Order: sequence, then structure tokens, then C-alpha cells
Amino acid sequence: EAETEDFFTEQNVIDGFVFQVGSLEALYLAQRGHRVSLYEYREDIRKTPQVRGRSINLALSVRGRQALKGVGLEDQMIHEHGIPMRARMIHRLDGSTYSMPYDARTNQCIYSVGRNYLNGLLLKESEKYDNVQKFFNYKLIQTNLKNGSLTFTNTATKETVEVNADLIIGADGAFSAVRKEMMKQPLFNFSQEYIEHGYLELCIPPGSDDGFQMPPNYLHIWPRGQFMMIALPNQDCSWTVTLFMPFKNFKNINSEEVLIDFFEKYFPDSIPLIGKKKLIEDFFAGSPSPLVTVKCRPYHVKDKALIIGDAAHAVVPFYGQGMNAGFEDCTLLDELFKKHNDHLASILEEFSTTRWRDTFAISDLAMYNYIEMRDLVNRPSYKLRKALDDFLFWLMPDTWVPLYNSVTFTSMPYSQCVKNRTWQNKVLAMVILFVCLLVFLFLIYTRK
Ligand SMILES: COc1ccc2c(c1)CN(c1nc(C(=O)N(C)c3cc(Cl)c(F)cc3C(=O)O)c(Cl)s1)C2
Repeated sequence: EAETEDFFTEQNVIDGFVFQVGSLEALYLAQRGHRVSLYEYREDIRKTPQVRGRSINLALSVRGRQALKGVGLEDQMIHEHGIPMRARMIHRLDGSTYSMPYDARTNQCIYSVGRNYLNGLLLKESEKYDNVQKFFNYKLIQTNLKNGSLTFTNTATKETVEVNADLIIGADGAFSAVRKEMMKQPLFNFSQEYIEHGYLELCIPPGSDDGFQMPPNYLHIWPRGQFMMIALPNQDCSWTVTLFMPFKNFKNINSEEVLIDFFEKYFPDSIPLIGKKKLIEDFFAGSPSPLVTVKCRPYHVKDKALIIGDAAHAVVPFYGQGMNAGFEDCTLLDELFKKHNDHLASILEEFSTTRWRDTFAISDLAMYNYIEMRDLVNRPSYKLRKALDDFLFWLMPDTWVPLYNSVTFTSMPYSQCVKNRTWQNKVLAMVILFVCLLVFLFLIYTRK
């Protein structure tokens, strides 16, 4: 007897970020024969016209691909839509650029994918399952996790409906309503932190030949210490550019002249690409969005409710893992459904006890990148460490997997990636100490 699972993927489009983990999880459960009701806060994205310039994109890496593969969508996502980014393209202040490959050894790459396309694909796929029902424009107003009941208001008809479910899954983003309800439970730990940086999306349109204005198979980065800009390519040969800067710096840019002077000073090569007029329009059209990181545990209430994706672990984007980690939740949950043969109490319990170490680890890694970001790619010691890492990776590929490679190009649990880094730091410290000792002894010996 298939149970009914209610999903709740309130799609708060927070600054254009649309949460897709719920739609993916619906496919995994439908695949297992469960009856799924998918409640979306917003209108069906496929009906709303593609708002130009709001094509938010993300860096899909191995963990996200793995999750899409589990529901048969990896190939379509990667080969029909994804744009491979084989290296970073760093833009210096003088406008010159140099590239740093993601994985020189095996040429693995990450893919730039559009969120709207991804969302449309997941929703279209769910139409193949008659055991998935989708309800759009449903806003959650009341939750009773203990008896699995939810009350929604249909934002179009204003009618209120109450639904009951065997399992409620909240995939409703960093400001999750389901998590808010969970927090009333005893022993529920929660922390949230806003960082001082905000971000603003700009757009580099296609060139006069309707092609890319920059080399397309790269993640373009303008690292400027306190500021940073990155650009990911879109299918229509435009680029979605994200400018990261402390809110106080955004506030200081309060006129067109100040804005143009700022870009002339920090991102001169990007002005002809974006276009002065578009730059002024886009910059003052929106306001910078906040970046929040949320840590909480456990992720469940008995056998009645679970939170996944950003609702369970919102991370800052400085590792490009937010969506990948959310999708990985679905892969792990499906493995637990198989392992415990759909016994919900065991599944939810094990998900909470095993997943939090990895989500805390990627949260800390992303925050560490943010702190280090000032000179993430500029600091000589960063380059030295990267050269050393790449050499040892080449020498012992199965033993020495550098942190960035293990996070981005393997499904190694995030907490294991961090443990590896810790022992690698110890080994390198000993090697450096040993070399210093040798040099010291050599100097003493030759002085005699
Ligand atoms: C749309 O919004 C965003 C915002 C930030 C990111 C992405 C999309 C995609 N991002 C990726 N980051 C890594 C990574 O591991 N690191 C250390 C990096 C970290 C920073 Cl901040 C960076 F600029 C480059 C790299 C890099 O290595 O290229 C990947 Cl691998 S993909 C960051």
C-alpha cells in the first residue's frame, strides 16, 4: 500500500534562488511507488515567462550529477543543457587573464546549468508518474508535525485546504516554515549567521555575433580581496555575473558616476562586456541580496517529518556546493529507503544521525573559503599549496586527493574530505620541518 508523502517545496524565490530539492525528492519517492503531493508556493515556473537576465545558474558537480542520475536525468541535464567549465579564468586588474584547470589529471569539469531549465526538467519528469500530484500557489500557513497535517492557502483562489500525510518533507529553503515548526521540539539545535557580504546579479549579454563575449568553458573570476565577481555561462551565450561585496560598499555606490568609477577601478575589462548602460540599469534595478548560513540538527520528528536541502543546511555559495549538497540529500535518503525498506522511523533517524557531520563540514568549508576568499587565488602560499597538492595528486592519485578535488569531483562524504585535509596538513608540516632541518644541518656542516 503506497503511503502518501507530502512534500513541501515552498519555492520562495529568495532573490531569484528557486529551491529544487523538493522536486527531485518527489521523483525519488515516486520511483519507489509512493503517492506524492508536491506543494509549491509559487506559480508553475514553466508558465511564468522567462524573465530576462534573471537566468540564475549554478555549478553542477559530481554529487549533483549523481542525484540526477538516480532519476535518469543526468544525461539530459549534462549533455543537452549543461555548459562544461574545465577551468577557472582569473581576470587580473590590468585585464589580462590566466586559467587554472579544475582537474589537470583527469580533465574532469563542472557544469553551468540554469535553475529554470533544471526546475522545468524536474517538473516535466514528474508528469510521467501518475502517483505525483502537483499543487502550485499553495502557501503553508499551519503545520502539525506530530499528526502529519498541513494547512495551505491557495494564493490564487484564497481557499484554505487541510491535508494529512504519512510523511511531511520540508524542502522549503533557508527560511523554511517546516523547520520553524520543528524548532519548537525539545533538543532541536539551530544556528544562523548572515555574512557581511551581499551579492548582486549582473548580466553579460551575447556579443554582436550572438556568441559568447568571453571564452565559454570557464568559470570566470575577478578576485579583488574584499570584493569578488564571478561569471557562469548560459545556454543563450549570455553570462550570469555575481558581484560579491560588503553591504557598506554597495551603499557607498550611490550614483552612476560612482558606479562607473568603481568598475573602472576594480573590474575595467568587464565594462565593455556588460555595457555601461546595462551596468547602470542592472546595478540600480535591484538591491544586493543577503547571504545566510543555517546549521541545525536533527532533521526529523519521529516518523512524521523531515527537512532536506537549504531548509536543513543553507550554506554560503563560496564552494558552489549548495545545490549539490541538497541533491546529495536525495541520493542518501533513497539509499536509506532501500536499506530500511521504507520503514520511516529508522530512515529518518539514520538520516539525521549520519548526515549532519557532512552538512556541517561543507558549511564550514564554504565559510572558510569565504574568509580566505580575499586572496583565495592571489596569495602566493595558496598557489604554492595548490602546486604541491597537484604534484602529490599526480604522484599518488589514490592516496593524496586534494580538498577541492575531493569536494567537487568525488562523492566522498564532506566530513571525510575535511579529515583528509587535516592529515595532509600534518604530513606537509612534517615534510617542511624535515626539509628545514636538512638545510640547517647542511649549513652547519658546510660552515665547518
Ligand atoms: C552563482 O554563484 C556562485 C557563487 C560562488 C561560486 C559558484 C557560483 C561556483 N563556485 C565554485 N567554487 C568552486 C571551488 O571549489 N572554489 C574553491 C571556488 C570558490 C570561489 Cl568563491 C570561486 F570564485 C571559485 C572557485 C573555484 O575553485 O573555481 C568550484 Cl570547483 S565551483 C563558487
